[in-house]
Amino acid sequence: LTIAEVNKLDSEEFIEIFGNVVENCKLAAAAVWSHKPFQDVDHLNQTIADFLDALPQKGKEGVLRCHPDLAGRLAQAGQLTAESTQEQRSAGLDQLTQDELSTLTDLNQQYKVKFGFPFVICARLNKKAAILNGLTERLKHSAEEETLAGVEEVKKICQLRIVDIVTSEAKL
Ligand SMILES: NC(=O)NC1=NC(=O)NC1=O
Repeated sequence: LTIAEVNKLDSEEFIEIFGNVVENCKLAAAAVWSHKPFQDVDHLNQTIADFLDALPQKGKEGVLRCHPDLAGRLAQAGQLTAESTQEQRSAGLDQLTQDELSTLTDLNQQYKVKFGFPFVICARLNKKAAILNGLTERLKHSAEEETLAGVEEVKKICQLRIVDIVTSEAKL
Protein backbone atom coordinates (compact mmCIF):
# COMPACT_ATOMS: atom_id res chain seq x y z
CA LEU A 1 0.00 0.00 0.00
CA THR A 2 1.26 3.48 -0.72
CA ILE A 3 0.71 6.15 1.93
CA ALA A 4 -1.76 7.82 -0.47
CA GLU A 5 -3.81 4.59 -0.53
CA VAL A 6 -3.56 4.34 3.26
CA ASN A 7 -5.05 7.83 3.53
CA LYS A 8 -8.05 6.74 1.44
CA LEU A 9 -8.96 3.85 3.76
CA ASP A 10 -12.10 4.25 5.85
CA SER A 11 -11.77 3.34 9.51
CA GLU A 12 -12.95 -0.26 9.07
CA GLU A 13 -10.50 -0.96 6.24
CA PHE A 14 -7.71 0.79 8.17
CA ILE A 15 -8.37 -1.36 11.26
CA GLU A 16 -8.57 -4.48 9.10
CA ILE A 17 -5.15 -3.78 7.58
CA PHE A 18 -3.31 -2.22 10.54
CA GLY A 19 -5.20 -3.94 13.39
CA ASN A 20 -2.30 -6.19 14.31
CA VAL A 21 0.70 -3.90 13.93
CA VAL A 22 0.53 -3.86 17.71
CA GLU A 23 -0.01 -7.52 18.55
CA ASN A 24 -3.65 -8.28 19.42
CA CYS A 25 -4.27 -4.57 19.95
CA LYS A 26 -6.69 -3.29 17.29
CA LEU A 27 -7.36 -0.31 19.55
CA ALA A 28 -4.02 1.24 18.58
CA ALA A 29 -4.96 1.28 14.89
CA ALA A 30 -8.55 2.34 15.62
CA ALA A 31 -7.29 5.22 17.75
CA VAL A 32 -4.77 6.67 15.27
CA TRP A 33 -6.98 6.53 12.16
CA SER A 34 -8.33 10.01 12.96
CA HIS A 35 -4.80 11.44 12.54
CA LYS A 36 -4.97 10.92 8.77
CA PRO A 37 -3.84 12.08 6.30
CA PHE A 38 -0.44 10.65 7.18
CA GLN A 39 2.47 12.44 5.51
CA ASP A 40 4.51 9.25 5.22
CA VAL A 41 5.16 5.90 6.91
CA ASP A 42 7.20 7.56 9.66
CA HIS A 43 4.29 9.86 10.52
CA LEU A 44 1.94 6.86 10.74
CA ASN A 45 4.43 4.98 12.90
CA GLN A 46 4.97 8.00 15.16
CA THR A 47 1.25 8.40 15.81
CA ILE A 48 1.07 4.81 17.08
CA ALA A 49 4.23 5.27 19.17
CA ASP A 50 2.69 8.42 20.67
CA PHE A 51 -0.56 6.55 21.40
CA LEU A 52 1.40 3.86 23.27
CA ASP A 53 3.44 6.43 25.21
CA ALA A 54 0.29 8.28 26.25
CA LEU A 55 -1.28 5.16 27.79
CA PRO A 56 -1.48 5.13 31.58
CA GLN A 57 0.68 2.55 33.39
CA LYS A 58 -2.16 0.00 33.44
CA GLY A 59 -2.74 0.55 29.73
CA LYS A 60 0.93 -0.08 28.94
CA GLU A 61 0.85 -3.27 31.03
CA GLY A 62 -2.28 -4.32 29.15
CA VAL A 63 -0.56 -3.94 25.78
CA LEU A 64 2.30 -6.12 27.02
CA ARG A 65 -0.16 -8.76 28.28
CA CYS A 66 -1.55 -9.03 24.75
CA HIS A 67 1.78 -10.43 23.54
CA PRO A 68 2.35 -14.16 23.23
CA ASP A 69 5.35 -15.61 25.03
CA LEU A 70 8.45 -16.30 22.97
CA ALA A 71 8.41 -20.05 22.20
CA GLY A 72 5.52 -20.31 24.63
CA ARG A 73 2.35 -22.38 24.75
CA LEU A 74 0.77 -20.70 21.69
CA ALA A 75 3.99 -20.95 19.68
CA GLN A 76 4.33 -24.65 20.45
CA ALA A 77 0.67 -25.19 19.52
CA GLY A 78 1.16 -23.34 16.23
CA GLN A 79 -1.48 -20.81 17.26
CA LEU A 80 0.51 -17.58 16.97
CA THR A 81 -0.65 -14.80 14.63
CA ALA A 82 1.02 -14.85 11.22
CA GLU A 83 3.24 -11.92 12.18
CA SER A 84 4.39 -13.45 15.47
CA THR A 85 4.98 -16.81 13.83
CA GLN A 86 7.29 -15.22 11.27
CA GLU A 87 9.04 -13.04 13.84
CA GLN A 88 9.68 -15.85 16.29
CA ARG A 89 10.91 -18.08 13.48
CA SER A 90 13.31 -15.35 12.25
CA ALA A 91 14.95 -15.32 15.71
CA GLY A 92 15.43 -19.08 15.51
CA LEU A 93 12.94 -19.71 18.30
CA ASP A 94 11.47 -22.64 16.39
CA GLN A 95 14.84 -24.45 16.53
CA LEU A 96 15.60 -24.35 20.23
CA THR A 97 17.31 -27.29 21.88
CA GLN A 98 15.39 -28.87 24.75
CA ASP A 99 17.73 -27.10 27.18
CA GLU A 100 17.24 -23.70 25.53
CA LEU A 101 13.49 -24.17 25.52
CA SER A 102 13.34 -25.10 29.20
CA THR A 103 15.62 -22.18 30.10
CA LEU A 104 13.48 -19.74 28.09
CA THR A 105 10.26 -21.15 29.53
CA ASP A 106 11.62 -20.92 33.07
CA LEU A 107 12.89 -17.34 32.63
CA ASN A 108 9.61 -16.27 30.98
CA GLN A 109 7.75 -17.69 33.95
CA GLN A 110 10.02 -15.93 36.46
CA TYR A 111 9.58 -12.67 34.54
CA LYS A 112 5.79 -12.98 34.49
CA VAL A 113 5.63 -13.84 38.20
CA LYS A 114 7.79 -10.82 39.04
CA PHE A 115 6.14 -8.22 36.76
CA GLY A 116 2.64 -9.53 36.04
CA PHE A 117 3.12 -9.18 32.29
CA PRO A 118 5.23 -11.14 29.77
CA PHE A 119 8.74 -10.39 28.58
CA VAL A 120 8.46 -8.59 25.23
CA ILE A 121 11.33 -8.05 22.83
CA CYS A 122 11.46 -7.42 19.08
CA ALA A 123 12.33 -10.89 17.80
CA ARG A 124 13.22 -9.60 14.33
CA LEU A 125 16.06 -7.55 15.82
CA ASN A 126 17.32 -10.17 18.29
CA LYS A 127 18.53 -13.70 17.70
CA LYS A 128 17.88 -16.30 20.41
CA ALA A 129 21.17 -15.61 22.29
CA ALA A 130 20.31 -11.90 22.55
CA ILE A 131 16.79 -12.81 23.66
CA LEU A 132 18.02 -15.08 26.44
CA ASN A 133 20.59 -12.48 27.54
CA GLY A 134 17.99 -9.72 27.39
CA LEU A 135 15.55 -11.73 29.47
CA THR A 136 18.20 -12.53 32.09
CA GLU A 137 19.30 -8.88 32.28
CA ARG A 138 15.85 -7.31 32.27
CA LEU A 139 14.63 -9.66 35.01
CA LYS A 140 16.77 -7.55 37.38
CA HIS A 141 14.87 -4.31 36.60
CA SER A 142 11.86 -2.73 38.33
CA ALA A 143 8.29 -3.07 37.04
CA GLU A 144 8.28 0.59 35.99
CA GLU A 145 11.50 0.15 34.04
CA GLU A 146 10.24 -3.03 32.40
CA THR A 147 6.89 -1.51 31.44
CA LEU A 148 8.77 1.19 29.53
CA ALA A 149 11.33 -1.26 28.10
CA GLY A 150 8.53 -3.55 26.92
CA VAL A 151 6.65 -0.69 25.23
CA GLU A 152 9.85 0.37 23.46
CA GLU A 153 10.09 -3.16 22.06
CA VAL A 154 6.42 -3.08 21.04
CA LYS A 155 7.19 0.10 19.08
CA LYS A 156 10.04 -1.66 17.23
CA ILE A 157 7.80 -4.64 16.41
CA CYS A 158 5.09 -2.24 15.25
CA GLN A 159 7.44 -0.19 13.06
CA LEU A 160 8.66 -3.31 11.23
CA ARG A 161 5.11 -4.56 10.73
CA ILE A 162 4.02 -1.19 9.33
CA VAL A 163 6.96 -1.15 6.91
CA ASP A 164 5.80 -4.57 5.68
CA ILE A 165 2.42 -3.04 4.82
CA VAL A 166 3.25 0.45 3.56
CA THR A 167 5.58 0.73 0.59
CA SER A 168 7.44 4.03 0.21
CA GLU A 169 6.62 5.79 -3.09
CA ALA A 170 10.23 5.41 -4.23
CA LYS A 171 9.89 1.61 -4.45
CA LEU A 172 6.97 1.77 -6.92
N1 LIG B 1 6.85 -11.87 23.91
C1 LIG B 1 7.33 -11.40 22.73
O1 LIG B 1 8.31 -10.64 22.71
N2 LIG B 1 6.66 -11.79 21.60
C2 LIG B 1 7.07 -11.38 20.35
N3 LIG B 1 8.04 -10.55 20.01
C3 LIG B 1 8.06 -10.44 18.62
O2 LIG B 1 8.82 -9.77 17.95
N4 LIG B 1 7.07 -11.23 18.09
C4 LIG B 1 6.43 -11.85 19.14
O3 LIG B 1 5.50 -12.66 19.09
